[in-house]
Amino acid sequence: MQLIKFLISVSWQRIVAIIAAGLVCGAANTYLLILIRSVVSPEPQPPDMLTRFAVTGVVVLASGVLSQVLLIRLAQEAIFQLRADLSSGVVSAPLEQLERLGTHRLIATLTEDVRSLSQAVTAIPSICVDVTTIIGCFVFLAAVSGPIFAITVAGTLVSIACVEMFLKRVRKIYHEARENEDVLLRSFQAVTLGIKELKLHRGRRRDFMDRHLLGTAGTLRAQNVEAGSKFSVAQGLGQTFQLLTMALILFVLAAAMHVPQETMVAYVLITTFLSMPMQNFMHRIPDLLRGDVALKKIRGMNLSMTSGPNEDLLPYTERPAAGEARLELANVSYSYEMHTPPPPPPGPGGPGPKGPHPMGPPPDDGSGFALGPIDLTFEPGQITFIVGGNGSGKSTLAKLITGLYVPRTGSLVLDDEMIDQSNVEWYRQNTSAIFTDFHLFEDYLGFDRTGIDDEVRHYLEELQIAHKVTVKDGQLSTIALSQGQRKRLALLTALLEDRQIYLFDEWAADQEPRFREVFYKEILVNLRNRGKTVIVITHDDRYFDCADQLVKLEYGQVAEVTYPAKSLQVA
Ligand SMILES: Nc1ncnc2c1ncn2[C@@H]1O[C@H](COP(=O)(O)OP(=O)(O)OP(=O)(O)O)[C@@H](O)[C@H]1O
Repeated sequence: MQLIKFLISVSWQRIVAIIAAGLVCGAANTYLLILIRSVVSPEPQPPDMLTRFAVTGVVVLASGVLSQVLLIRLAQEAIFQLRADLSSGVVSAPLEQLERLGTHRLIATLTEDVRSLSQAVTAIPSICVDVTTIIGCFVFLAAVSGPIFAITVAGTLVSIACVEMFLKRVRKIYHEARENEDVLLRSFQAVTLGIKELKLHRGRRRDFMDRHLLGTAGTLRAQNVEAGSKFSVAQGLGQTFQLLTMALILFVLAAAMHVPQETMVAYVLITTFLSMPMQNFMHRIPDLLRGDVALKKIRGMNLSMTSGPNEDLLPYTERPAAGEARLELANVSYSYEMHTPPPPPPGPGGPGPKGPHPMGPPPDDGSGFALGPIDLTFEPGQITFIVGGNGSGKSTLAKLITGLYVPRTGSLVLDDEMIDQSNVEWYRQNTSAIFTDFHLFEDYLGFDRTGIDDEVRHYLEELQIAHKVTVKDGQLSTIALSQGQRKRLALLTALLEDRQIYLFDEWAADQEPRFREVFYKEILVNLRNRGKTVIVITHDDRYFDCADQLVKLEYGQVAEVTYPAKSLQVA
């Protein structure tokens, strides 16, 4: 039912056309049955019997093909819209929401659910023709004999009730199986991303395979077998009731009511004619059930993605980028939301206010990591290093600085302009960032200026990677490179962007010492000389003196701000 509603929401006009074609097909099928019956009946046949048969046959074929073609178009349109909606949902959801959902769930929906749904939707055309034929046969049966019709309908209703009883359980199993598919996908992700770790440790590999991957796959197999078997039993039970109904009509009703031979012949003809669409319909039910489960999952995912602000709707006005970017963080704080924070312990006075943790790690009270409140200023033509221990909040701060996270309190101010929902999209266009989990696109998307290949070639030389990679029509020859080389390509993209604010999250960590020197002493200095606001997250204490400002984070708080370059000048 949900599936039909979904298709109607895509285009009700097409649904009307499809139903009309389906009805014509069903009616023509029924008329064909009437013709066949009169051929086998002893009564004289009309002279144009063959013509009627041929014309009806053509109508059955034409309307059947038309309704199928219309439905296939509609189904594909629906699937396209679904894919488009889901992808735009991903693009427009806030980063923190996507991080909470997890990539494995997103991928499961984008692939598995869309596949199940498309399978269900493509089954609908033949189901439509089957259902109209079934209805037509029943109408004909009613015309042939009232009592036989009544008993057949009663028998069919009992069969449907029986099948439905089983289907409730089957539906529940499909739901549970779908949840397991998320877990299985996470294991697939782990087996591909963690293949090196698994190959190097037999015990871990065996444990992972047995307990995680094969464990979940086994449960899924059991669930699908249980659902399939239950459905087969339901189908068998339905067929048994149909047979019992037939036996009742053939052996009891026919004799008791002295039903004429001709009526019985018509009855047998109709039941034989009915069996094909009935069987087709039954076989499609599991696809429909799985499609229904997938649709719910897709809607749930869409809802989770759209429950926050839609970043696609953020206002954006084309205006020049900031000239020289003075960026201020005023009282900025951020905290990760945990899924189910434990309730505060009951007691006198209740939970106290959460304070900062200047002296040590915060107590693990189950709530997420909290950063700030932070007050910092990043000047143009200045290099700021952000340093601190693992988990001190450097990358979280980077996402706040780049406008990817929205501060819980406080605000970002760029050149005296407060950044909020109305200008954050513009603000993001002022920042070039390379995060530790950066992604490299093979072609230079979004650069529509001419001569981009020459610019890329220039930077390939400058970043000492021209011997490995070439560029043609904005496309790189390869990105199958070492991590350090890939980072140089990411830096190349950042330099091409030529934005005002540059942020590098542990960029130099994978570079050889010689090129590390080039990065700190040449590339960063060059950016500073060009008036850029440069922010570098680093653990390289050898180069701390390259920083104009050095910010030290501890447990989400600014522990210290020093000015190494200035003190060097003074010395
Ligand atoms: N997506 C997330 N959801 C929930 N908590 C997170 C998330 N990302 C990070 N955290 C938490 O925030 C804290 C700070 O993480 P962050 O990545 O900012 O640290 P970092 O200083 O960059 O560490 P490192 O030097 O190891 O890269 C961590 O303790 C981590 O548990």
